[in-house]
Amino acid sequence: MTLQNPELLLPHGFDYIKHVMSYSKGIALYEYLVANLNWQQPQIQVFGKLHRIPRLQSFIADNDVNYSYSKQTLSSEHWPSVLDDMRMRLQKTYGYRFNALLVNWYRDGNDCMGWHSDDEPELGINPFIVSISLGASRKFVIKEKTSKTTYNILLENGSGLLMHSTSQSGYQHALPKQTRVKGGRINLTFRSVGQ
Ligand SMILES: O=C(O)CCC(=O)C(=O)O
Ligand SMILES: [Fe+2]
Repeated sequence: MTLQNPELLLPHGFDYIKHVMSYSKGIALYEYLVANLNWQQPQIQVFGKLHRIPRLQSFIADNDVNYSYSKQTLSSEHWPSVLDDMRMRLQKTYGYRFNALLVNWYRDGNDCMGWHSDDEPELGINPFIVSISLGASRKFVIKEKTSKTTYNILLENGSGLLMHSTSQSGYQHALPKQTRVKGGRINLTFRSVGQ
């Protein structure tokens, strides 16, 4: 299936930007982050059993941020300069302050993220989240909570997805398994916690 013109298919609160950086910068940044971040694989409890999440994560934040992501607390890392520079550029562009960054590394198409909304109370009402994709293209699925209508979009290397207004209160999203995808992908979500 080819997914075309994702900009046209998204519900209110989701905006896709095909190029926030060049293709070659996206790939170079992917490689740099794979080699240089402190990757963790936290355990979560599902029906009373502990499981390692199906991807790796790194959580980067200002010193005063304390954000429990899905009830598991990741250790908090300092901002590498390349990501701090990106945060400054995004803050200028969108007029919004970000003090935390959750990084997910999907090593191949077997790694995934289940249905959720980023609606933790620390994020406030109608949070503004900027999501940057690096590496392999992956399908991202959005589901309206009441009608269950779903929207598929392809998140490509070097792209941005803005999530704002009712994108969390009215919808869930997921990154499904795509076992045929052999390449890795990193997703950066710039967030504002407790401000
Ligand atoms: O990998 C993605 O594109 C989604 C990540 C996500 O939903 C999250 O970090 O909350
Ligand atoms: Fe999310």
